[in-house]
Amino acid sequence: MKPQDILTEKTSLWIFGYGSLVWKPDFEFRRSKVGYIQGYKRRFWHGDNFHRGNDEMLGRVVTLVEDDDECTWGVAYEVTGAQIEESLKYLNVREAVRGGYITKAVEFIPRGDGEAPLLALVYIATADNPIYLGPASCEEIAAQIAVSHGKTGHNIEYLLRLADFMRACCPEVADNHLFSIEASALALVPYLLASNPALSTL
Ligand SMILES: N[C@@H](CCC(=O)N[C@@H](CS)C(=O)NCC(=O)O)C(=O)O
Repeated sequence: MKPQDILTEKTSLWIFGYGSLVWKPDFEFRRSKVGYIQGYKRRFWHGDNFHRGNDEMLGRVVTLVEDDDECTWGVAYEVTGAQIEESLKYLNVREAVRGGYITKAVEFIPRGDGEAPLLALVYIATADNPIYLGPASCEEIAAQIAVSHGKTGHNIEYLLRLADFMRACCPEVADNHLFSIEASALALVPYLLASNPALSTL
């Protein structure tokens, strides 16, 4: 018997997304829930030399940093049966091989009264990762995002889609780190367009 033979429709796995996975899971799932995990804060402290940057100009993408006083909102996706192997194979390439993320198990708390917490898999880039960038001011992070792009697109798209998700799906959450970076990056766009009109086609 192969491992995947035990994966019936009753077998289920939850995968928690808090960055590009909230707006672009790109794998099949049975259902999804908006909610949060406790003990972590989301920070644009991870480098990206593939999707939103390159080896000469690393992009900045999000990871999770342990902090007992914080929580991070996102989306948990339930995959069942054959979706489990398919999603993990896909995410291993997108997140681990190309993104430098490792996997951890966390407790996901769905939004909504009476919803039971769920054990979920999450992809985290830790400080020992070779392209981990660590802390910087929101202005510095915004400036790096404003000029970075990679094989999947411009880094500013990554930032704006995450901010749009939080406004649309978690309007009650004040993510100052995310929205300060967004405001700083948007303030730079006119200068970027003036110096490089081709950016207007983004
Ligand atoms: N692991 C986080 C972050 C995922 C993430 O943003 N990973 C990057 C890899 S560096 C990615 O998939 N980027 C795809 C894109 O930029 O469209 C999540 O759960 O959403």
